[in-house]
Amino acid sequence: MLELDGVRVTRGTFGLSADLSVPTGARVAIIGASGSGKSTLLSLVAGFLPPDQGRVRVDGRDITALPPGRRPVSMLFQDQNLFPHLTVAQNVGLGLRPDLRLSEAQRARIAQVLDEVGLEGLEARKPANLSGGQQSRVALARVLLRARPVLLLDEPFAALGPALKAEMLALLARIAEGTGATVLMVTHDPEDARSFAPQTILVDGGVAHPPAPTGPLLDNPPPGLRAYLG
Ligand SMILES: Nc1ncnc2c1ncn2[C@@H]1O[C@H](COP(=O)(O)OP(=O)(O)OP(=O)(O)O)[C@@H](O)[C@H]1O
Repeated sequence: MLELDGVRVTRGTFGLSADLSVPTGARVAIIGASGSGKSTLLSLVAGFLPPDQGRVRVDGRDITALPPGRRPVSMLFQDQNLFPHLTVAQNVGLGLRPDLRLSEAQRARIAQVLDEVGLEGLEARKPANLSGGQQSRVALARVLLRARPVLLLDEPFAALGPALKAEMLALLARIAEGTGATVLMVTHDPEDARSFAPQTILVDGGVAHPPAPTGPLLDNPPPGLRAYLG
């Protein structure tokens, strides 16, 4: 269970509060207007932003004071955080050891994970020589390898076309199922939320609301969300 217990954070004149919990293994979309605080919510969980008050817990463990690198959390951004000077295998290997001093067993595991995401034979390529979809697969391979309990995604596939995006969401769902990870995904596309996430957190009016069933929320949105969805 991921818990945000009486959390409150301010950024300049903006304030966000969150009092909610997400069951282990759930897939949850985060939806809300631009500037409503979706990325802020992820930053609170990832540890990039300390709350002014409240606690963040994962499976009962208080992680509020832990720095990002020591949290049981992986985060995937839209730019996929790939390093251009490193190969595909090295970019994935960073998920295991930031200094890339990898054992034979770790190298074998990387090859296996690259296979699982459909990147076999591309281990030595640099990101610039990959398609957008292949770059997304590299980022997902790293996440798969790290197998952290909580996975945060900030509009991860926004730059991809609809077919490719659907494929990546299916791959992500498969990875999440395999690792048992709890997934929180910010998206601007209600269809992504419908297809990927049974539950959705609405961020509106300075509040991150508890997860609610995605279909009914989008079918009958409250006024703020209705205006945003158009
Ligand atoms: N470093 C900062 N300093 C001050 N205010 C900030 C900072 N970063 C973000 N904000 C403000 O916090 C609010 C929430 O921003 P946030 O990025 O979480 O929104 P968002 O819902 O993710 O938006 P978008 O959909 O446009 O990415 C915004 O009003 C923004 O102006």
